[in-house]
Amino acid sequence: MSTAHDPETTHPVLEIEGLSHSLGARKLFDDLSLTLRAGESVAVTGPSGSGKSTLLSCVLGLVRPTAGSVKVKGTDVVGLRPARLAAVRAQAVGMVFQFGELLPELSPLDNVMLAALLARTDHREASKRARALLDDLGVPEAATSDELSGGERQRTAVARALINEPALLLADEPTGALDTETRDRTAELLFDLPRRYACGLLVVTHDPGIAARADRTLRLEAGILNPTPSGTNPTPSGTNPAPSGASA
Ligand SMILES: Nc1ncnc2c1ncn2[C@@H]1O[C@H](COP(=O)(O)OP(=O)(O)OP(=O)(O)O)[C@@H](O)[C@H]1O
Repeated sequence: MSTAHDPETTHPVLEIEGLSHSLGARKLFDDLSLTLRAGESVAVTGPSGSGKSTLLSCVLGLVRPTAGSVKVKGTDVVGLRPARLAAVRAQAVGMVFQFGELLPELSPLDNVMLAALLARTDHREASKRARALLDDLGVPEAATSDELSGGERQRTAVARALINEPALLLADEPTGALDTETRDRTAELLFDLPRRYACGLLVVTHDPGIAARADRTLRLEAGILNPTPSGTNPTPSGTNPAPSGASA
């Protein structure tokens, strides 16, 4: 039976091939590969400083790797000119950060609409989509996003990331600033998104409980991305030996 992320039936939204990156003499990435398909979620764990956030920056085209390609919906973002890169990001990528990173003086609706307006969606359509998403994700109306709880703010950030209907959703420690109960509710929402919105989800997290909710978990350590065996929660000190250049 085919599933939402059956390789036979879904297309890759992210293809990382032969990614290497050095910081001075230190090899941060050593020939990494990763494919993520629409409808699929992947969590990346790993020790502090192993390069998880830098990996997301490579996907966003903010860091240019030493070698390799990073295709977002088929377009290699490595070395793309700034205007084209901005267009690919606006059309194909949504991003959720640890602290939501909303504009506190704007309402949740305006925060979400803004992302659509920046992607040149007309005002009426942006407003309609923002209201529908905020409704769908259970965010109450508020005059400013400052008035929202931590979980509501993070759900607003998720709505903002989804408003341009991205093929690829990136999340960097999306639950790191939340209390346990809100963390669990946010994680539930997050890992349901690939199915609900047919996007691929790549989550960077230190939290084994969050990572375990993903379809696949990978561990980035010493420049190498290793699969975490299914059914095993990643542990902060766990090791999964694999050859350099392992594909994930
Ligand atoms: N702009 C930069 N210039 C030089 N080195 C950097 C820069 N940004 C990050 N680094 C270094 O790159 C390495 C990887 O950093 P990164 O933030 O990607 O790790 P991480 O795995 O996300 O860490 P954490 O889990 O602590 O957030 C670190 O050693 C960091 O000091």
